[in-house]
Amino acid sequence: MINILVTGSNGQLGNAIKELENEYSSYHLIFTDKKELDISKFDEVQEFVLKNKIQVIINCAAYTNVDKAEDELDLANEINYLAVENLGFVAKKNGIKLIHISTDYVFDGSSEIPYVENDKTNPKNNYGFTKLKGEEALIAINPENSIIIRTSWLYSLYGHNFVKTMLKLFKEKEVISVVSDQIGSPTNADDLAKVILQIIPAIKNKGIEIYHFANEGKCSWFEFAQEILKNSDANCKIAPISSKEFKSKALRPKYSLLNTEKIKKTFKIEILNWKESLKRCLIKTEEI
Ligand SMILES: NC(=O)C1=CN([C@@H]2O[C@H](COP(=O)(O)OP(=O)(O)OC[C@H]3O[C@@H](n4cnc5c(N)ncnc54)[C@H](OP(=O)(O)O)[C@@H]3O)[C@@H](O)[C@H]2O)C=CC1
Ligand SMILES: Cc1cn([C@H]2C[C@H](O)[C@@H](COP(=O)(O)OP(=O)(O)O[C@H]3O[C@@H](C)C(=O)[C@@H](O)[C@H]3O)O2)c(=O)[nH]c1=O
Repeated sequence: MINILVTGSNGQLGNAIKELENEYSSYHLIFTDKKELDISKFDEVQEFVLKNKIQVIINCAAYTNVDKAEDELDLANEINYLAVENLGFVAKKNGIKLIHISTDYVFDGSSEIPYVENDKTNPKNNYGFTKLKGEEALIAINPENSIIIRTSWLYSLYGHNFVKTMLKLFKEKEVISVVSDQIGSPTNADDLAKVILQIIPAIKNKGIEIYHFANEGKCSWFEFAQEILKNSDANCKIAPISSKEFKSKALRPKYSLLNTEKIKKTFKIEILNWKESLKRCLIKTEEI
């Protein structure tokens, strides 16, 4: 049995991992959210991992409200940076394999080709800035057998995400406007959860490594919204607009496609196209 701690488990990714629990009989998954284990409390995390003989930590805990982070930098920093640093120290001290999740928003979007892992980072908003600080802290601590997986545009049936927002707006409005000049790749949290659980035994590196994971293909948020609409029975109209026309607190990268070759080659995995994976998620909505 491998004892695996999943932090922030009431969020999208944590719930997607919960759904797969029964497929991994050799894993003893222990799910905690802030109430059970606040990752910003070093002593509590240290005590928890010793008591439960934790061998792997999957850190799904994060501050993910991109616009709010513009006004709540301290809080975002505490969760996305200082608490992640804590986890890094705990992992290093106890020889624990740490799997940490980061974001495409660490990039500024000025590239025209998919970002590789060692491309220059330059976040455009506080959320991306705090996530980058978390990455940098882990790289400095350098716990063995640990990885950072950057992903993008995560969605699921749980928590807050673009797919759920669109399905809600389709019901409430006749016309909605969605930005068409930001390009990326939507990622189904189920696919990321599957890959994380699948690769755990194969993670063997001297220090920490960064990997990119997103569903295959690319689109704008507008095209993403169109595809969600196509797979629903709503009649809403979607109008393309520019980022300048959409008023929001935080700036977002214009281009944040992630090159996923490294994770595919290292762990010999295949990744579904985003349209196919979106269909699978939306079919689940109908089953509920
Ligand atoms: N959502 C997205 O589009 C993307 C997400 N990511 C990254 O993927 C990871 C998973 O994201 P996602 O599942 O969407 O995140 P969610 O926001 O859905 O879930 C995060 C969870 O962490 C909990 N949490 C917050 N603070 C703490 C704390 N101090 N201790 C323990 N738990 C805490 C939250 O609780 P509460 O809600 O009560 O605060 C929430 O349940 C994150 O690292 C995120 O940055 C990367 C790219 C895209
Ligand atoms: C709701 C809405 C959003 N938009 C735009 C705003 C923004 O540019 C884009 C996406 O908006 P959202 O606020 O849903 O997504 P956002 O919070 O920016 O999503 C990000 O979350 C963090 C956690 C990540 O790590 C990123 O990878 C990314 O998924 O769509 C519209 O154009 N029309 C709309 O009606």
